[in-house]
Amino acid sequence: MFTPLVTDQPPAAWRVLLDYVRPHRKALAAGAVLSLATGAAGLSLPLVAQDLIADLSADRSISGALLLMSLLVIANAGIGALGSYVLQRTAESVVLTARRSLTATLLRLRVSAVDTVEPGDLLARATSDTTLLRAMTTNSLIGFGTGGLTLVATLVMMGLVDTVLLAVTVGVIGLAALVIGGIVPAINRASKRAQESVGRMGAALERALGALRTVKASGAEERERDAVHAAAEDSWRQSVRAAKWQALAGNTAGLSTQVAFITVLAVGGARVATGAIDVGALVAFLLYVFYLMSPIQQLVSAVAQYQVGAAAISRIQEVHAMPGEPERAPAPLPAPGARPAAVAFDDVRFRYTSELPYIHHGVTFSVPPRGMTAFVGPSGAGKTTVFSLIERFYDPTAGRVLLDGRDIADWDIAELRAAIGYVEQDAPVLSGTLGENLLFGAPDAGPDAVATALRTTRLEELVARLPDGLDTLVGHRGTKLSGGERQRVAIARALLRRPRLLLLDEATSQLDAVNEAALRDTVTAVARETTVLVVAHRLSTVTSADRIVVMDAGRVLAVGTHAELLDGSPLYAELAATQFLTAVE
Ligand SMILES: Nc1ncnc2c1ncn2[C@@H]1O[C@H](COP(=O)(O)OP(=O)(O)OP(=O)(O)O)[C@@H](O)[C@H]1O
Repeated sequence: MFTPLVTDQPPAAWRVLLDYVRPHRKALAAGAVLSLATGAAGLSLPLVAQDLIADLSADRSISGALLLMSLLVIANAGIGALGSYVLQRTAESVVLTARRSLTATLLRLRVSAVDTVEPGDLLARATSDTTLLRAMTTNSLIGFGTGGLTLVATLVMMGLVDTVLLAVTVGVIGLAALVIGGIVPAINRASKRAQESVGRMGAALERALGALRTVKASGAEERERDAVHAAAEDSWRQSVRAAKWQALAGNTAGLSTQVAFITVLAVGGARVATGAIDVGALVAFLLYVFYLMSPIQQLVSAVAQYQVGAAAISRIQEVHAMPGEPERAPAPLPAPGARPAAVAFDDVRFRYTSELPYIHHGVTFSVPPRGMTAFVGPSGAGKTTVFSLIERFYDPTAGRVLLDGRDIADWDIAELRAAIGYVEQDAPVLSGTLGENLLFGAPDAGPDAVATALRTTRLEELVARLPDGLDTLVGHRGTKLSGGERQRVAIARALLRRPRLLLLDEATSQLDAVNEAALRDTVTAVARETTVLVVAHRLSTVTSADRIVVMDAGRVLAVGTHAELLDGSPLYAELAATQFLTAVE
């Protein structure tokens, strides 16, 4: 099983890459061996050429040498193709490994961590950045291995032919290596910026498409388009900059082999004239100089791709380093008829981050099992935050949240969430079919359970009306359903989990009378079986509540029934008079 490296010090990119490569090391080794075999077949060609020239000078037949050369060329091509396929396949597997590990991390991230980033940027890291690992694997890992080995082998062969010419060649190439070493960091910087811009582009697109109706209604298409274009152009600019440095590095390498060729020709010519070496040796050496070109180009491309990949890896590692929840297998859902849960807040103080002001200033309340408890109070009082703390999306800064009398910090997080059904306020329906939405939290629920949930939430009529019934696609965030239908689908989904505690964050949108009555009846029916907590925005939801918790500015002001609070809580009386319980103060 692959485990990402996460330490205080970000690990070097090559260590992370090796970690990704480890599961595919056999395939990679096979690809490397095939590449080396191609290199070896190529390397033997100049030696055969040297023989061929000797045969020619001695007036011997060259057909044997020609046949051998042809066979070597064909073998070279065949092995080369196979090697290239194996390597590409391995590189794709490395990308897959990186994507699997990154997406697993993404879905385990703490909600508080995701609050600090743009989802579009995270998306770009999982799609675009991981793609860059493909070229990094083939070009850099294999390039360093086979390019390096071929280079050393070629230099050894050159040394066998003539050590003086070898020294001349190494001198020229060494100079080029120094120049390229100076260029490399610029490739890394430009690549990182290019990928950051791709992330910004993803974020800008996600923002616009996620709120397309608002964008259109506000006439903001052009401004949103410009924001996306600006990020795309920035990515283009940085990629062009990286390409410029890569081209410079590649050409410096190419130039160095040409300069080496000319220098070897001059020095070698002189050595032939003095009789130190013969013409055949000079021709063989010059062929080797040409052979150097390929491993050198391979190495330079390896270095360049390593920088591009390292930039992507650093962005991927940033995600792995974000705070995540422990890896847990989903816990079994409560058994049918499981007892309802009790909930309590004990002097809870909470702020979303250490820079932000406190949202809860010592919230204390206690809810017994079964029945409906409504939370009311002005907008921003901290009602939704109560639910977020119960679900452990965030942890209290001080104080305790108790479920069944036990601090939820001591609960297994999967068990805790299995006990709770949660209906969020704004986007409680996911894209997909109606049926998929219903079974989202309880994939094993049978048709009878689905029918019961549909009956309780008064959705039978809707399902009967839809041409495709439960197979109807509901659109992104359920846009093809009405606000009230979305809420009831989300409640049905939560009920299918047989929750011991149902958290319902009522939609702020106005519902028509039929939907409102349906929702109220649903909640009342469910509260007979289980503990229901509702963040209520409508008076009609709370009048029948067993208890109402009145909150204001992060404090509990009063607890009681509708009748009790009308007399006992001036804030409640004022809110109730408006019919809407979340009026801004
Ligand atoms: N993820 C977050 N990060 C930082 N601050 C947040 C976050 N979520 C909410 N807040 C802040 O916390 C405060 C309380 O928010 P909360 O959603 O709990 O209020 P509420 O009482 O449910 O309001 P409403 O009735 O309008 O839904 C608000 O001032 C809000 O700005």
